[in-house]
Amino acid sequence: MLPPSLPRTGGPRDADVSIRQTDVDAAGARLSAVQRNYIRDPFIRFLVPRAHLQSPRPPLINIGTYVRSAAIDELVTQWLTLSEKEGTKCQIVSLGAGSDTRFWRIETGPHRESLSAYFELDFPEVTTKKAMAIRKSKELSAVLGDRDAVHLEHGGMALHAPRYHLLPVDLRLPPTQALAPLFSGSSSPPILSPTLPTLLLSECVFVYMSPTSSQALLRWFVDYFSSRSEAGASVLGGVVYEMFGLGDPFGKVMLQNLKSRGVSLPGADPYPNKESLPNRFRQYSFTTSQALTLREIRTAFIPSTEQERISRLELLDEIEELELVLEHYAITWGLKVPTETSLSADWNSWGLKEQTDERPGGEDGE
Ligand SMILES: C[S@@+](CC[C@H](N)C(=O)[O-])C[C@H]1O[C@@H](n2cnc3c(N)ncnc32)[C@H](O)[C@@H]1O
Repeated sequence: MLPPSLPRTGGPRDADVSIRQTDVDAAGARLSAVQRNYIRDPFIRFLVPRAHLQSPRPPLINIGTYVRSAAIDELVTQWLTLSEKEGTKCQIVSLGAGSDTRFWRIETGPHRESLSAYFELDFPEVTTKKAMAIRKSKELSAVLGDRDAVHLEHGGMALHAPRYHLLPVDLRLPPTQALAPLFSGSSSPPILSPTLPTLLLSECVFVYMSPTSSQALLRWFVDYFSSRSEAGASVLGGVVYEMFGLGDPFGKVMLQNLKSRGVSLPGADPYPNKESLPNRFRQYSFTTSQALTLREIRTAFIPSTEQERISRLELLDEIEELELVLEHYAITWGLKVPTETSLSADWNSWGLKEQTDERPGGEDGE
């Protein structure tokens, strides 16, 4: 039986097919960047049907995927490392996770022990498909741990493992109705601990929903953690990756192209320029909130050794076009440190740092 928070198919939400299809594009782009040696990800091929038949994407898309992955990997790795310094484990909640493989990369990487639990949320159609792919792949299943401890729920739409939870939900629904039962449900304690450092990831998701819906989501998470502060609520972080500044000619063409595919981007409206992006978190009194465009990240935040390696992978003629595209995508991060809490790690150091040395990095930071 469907939990009450899930939409029935056949209703008005069938217009969401195009939004769900964006996951196929995102996974295809990631696979392509792996095939062309931009990034390493041994797991993505198990989540893309007929992966061996997929053709690689153009260099411009591969470079964009690389820059975005390198930056978010870096933020996640720092989060895991800071939790270690704090002497605690942390949680990661990935909103609109689609076919993302980050959980598997963390679990097979050096910071595995820092992770208490990883949550992935998406439409039921997407989580069902992912749960089936996980069950079918011995490589993905092996990482989840003891097979007896892994179980499907809600007719195969949800999957639970000791440290991994795949949860079906329409994120536009009121969070008290949609999120509260997923995370707390009848289980005691709730599967989402209110007292561990928790990082929210939203990679190309909020942009597909109204600002009111994404604000309600963030507000719910802020309240979930701060209302328990006496019990030792901890640090809350957020990372949002998406398009912005779509009022210019480039943005108008992008909106028009997407419209022809049945996709609109209402979530971009409050963000006409880079300066407006940190408002995403500032409106909830996050201690820190910053944004960088992918263009800025590519030039100043990717180590030069990596920039050279990438430049040798494929011939790129359209450098101006690349820069135009990259300056319409940004990563925004925000940090909320509870007051009156003594912390041993320097959480305020969390963020992307300009590269002045030859530090290795860029690929799967986990
Ligand atoms: C562009 S894909 C990105 C997937 C993944 N975050 C990544 O970066 O590879 C957008 C994802 O957000 C999900 N999504 C968009 N709106 C949603 C909503 N209202 N509820 C649940 N999931 C949603 C889509 O189904 C899709 O999987």
